[in-house]
Order: sequence, then C-alpha cells, then structure tokens
Amino acid sequence: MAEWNQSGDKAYIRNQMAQKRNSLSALQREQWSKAACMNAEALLESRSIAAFMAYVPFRSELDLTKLIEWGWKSGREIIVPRCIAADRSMTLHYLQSWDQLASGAYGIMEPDPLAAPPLEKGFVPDIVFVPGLAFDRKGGRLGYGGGYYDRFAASQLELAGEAAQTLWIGTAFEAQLVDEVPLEEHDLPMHGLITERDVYLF
Ligand SMILES: Nc1nc2c(c(=O)[nH]1)N(C=O)[C@@H](CNc1ccc(C(=O)N[C@@H](CCC(=O)O)C(=O)O)cc1)CN2
Ligand SMILES: Nc1ncnc2c1ncn2[C@@H]1O[C@H](COP(=O)(O)OP(=O)(O)OP(=O)(O)O)[C@@H](O)[C@H]1O
Repeated sequence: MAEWNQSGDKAYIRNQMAQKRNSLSALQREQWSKAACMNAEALLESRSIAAFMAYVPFRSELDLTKLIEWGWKSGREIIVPRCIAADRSMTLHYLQSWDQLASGAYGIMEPDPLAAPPLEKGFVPDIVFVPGLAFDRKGGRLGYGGGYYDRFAASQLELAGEAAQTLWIGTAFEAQLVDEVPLEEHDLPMHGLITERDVYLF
C-alpha cells in the first residue's frame, strides 16, 4: 500500500513539475540557465575540479550549455552519459565538441559512441550534475522515472565501493523546488543543488 502511494505521489509530482517547467518562457529559462551555469562554475573553481559530468538538455530542462563551453575553454574535461535503454544503464563519454553528439534513446542528444568512445566501466567522476523534475533541500530528487542515475550510482558503489567519492549535485530552476520529494530506498541522495539563485550544499 505504502509502495503504491509512493509511486502515485511520484507520478503526480512528475506531472505537475513537468507542466510547471514547461510553462516557464524560453527567455526566462535561458537567463536562469546562464545564472545557474555561473554558480556551477564558481563551485568547480572553488574546489579546483578539473573534470565534471554534465548532461545535454532535453525538453525544458535547465540548460548547461554555457557550463560545458566554459569547461572546454578552461581546459576541463567534460563527461556526458549515453542511455542504454535495454538495461537502463548509462555509458560515460568525454565530450570534446558538439559535433560528437547524435540523437539517442528518448531523442536526447548523446555522445555518438563512434565519435566519442565509452570510458571504462567503473570510471568514477569527481562531480556529477544531475538533471531532474523536482528537488527538495534535503537531497531528494525526482527524475523522469527511468532510474538511470540511481542505477548508475549503485553500479559505481558496487565497482568502486567507498572509494567512489562522487559529489552528486542536482541542477534545476528554483521553480522546481518542493518541500519534500517522496524518497524510496533506491533513490540517489544529492549532496547539493544548483539553481539560478544559489549553490545549496546539504
Ligand atoms: N538531459 C537528460 N539526459 C538524461 C536524463 C535526464 O533526465 N536529462 N536522464 C535521467 O535519468 C536519463 C534519461 N532518462 C529518461 C527516462 C525516461 C524518459 C521518458 O521519456 N519517460 C517517459 C515516461 C514513461 C515511461 O516510463 O516510459 C516520459 O517522460 O514521457 C526520458 C529520459 C539519462 N539522460
Ligand atoms: N539500483 C537499481 N537497480 C535496479 N533498479 C533500480 C535501481 N534504482 C532504481 N531502479 C528502478 O528504476 C525505476 C525508476 O526509479 P525512479 O522512479 O527513482 O526514477 P528516477 O530517479 O525518477 O529516474 P531517472 O534517474 O531516469 O531520471 C524504479 O522502478 C526502480 O525500482
């Protein structure tokens, strides 16, 4: 029963938050995305992080394009995931230019494995910027329901154990913040959240 309620709540919040994010104007999203990218840059600089994992935006997500381009310009390595829909896993790829992308599962622009080969299984990024539909201020995150990031984190823990000291940082508009995301056992907790307004560390 509790399980049913949880997935019911999740589906409801997913729907609400997708509608809310879609209702933000393109200009608003662009401006807020740029501000969030600057907040992410400040975090990377303050911690001297030379490689980071990001995502290529999909639907009305917070757009990390500026952060990725800043990363290239500042000599950092950018890692981007590719979905393997068959087992809902992800492979990681260094992205060196936008030319290396091709439309993948779900129509998301992802690294073309021929142009950007996958990194070895078990590669552990120092920091991962995680997309999502809703976040709370306690580390809760709600994605599209594929469980991709949850599985990715679980496989890292399995392969690298406690040595996997990845910082998981959600990225979203303030409008996507909710009081509490209903969390399940398998859900990956975030260590922080970056919005257009601030860098929150939990
Ligand atoms: N830009 C970006 N890349 C990403 C993610 C993301 O959230 N954003 N993901 C984050 O995990 C993974 C992709 N996850 C996805 C999971 C489900 C759907 C999807 O279209 N789901 C249907 C729901 C119905 C169903 O269950 O099939 C939908 O939303 O219509 C899309 C992407 C990996 N790459
Ligand atoms: N480590 C795991 N191993 C196997 N299945 C998992 C794991 N983590 C999550 N799942 C399954 O994946 C499904 C989706 O999980 P959840 O609703 O938390 O997705 P999400 O985090 O919103 O999605 P996404 O990461 O794709 O944005 C659930 O059915 C869940 O049981």
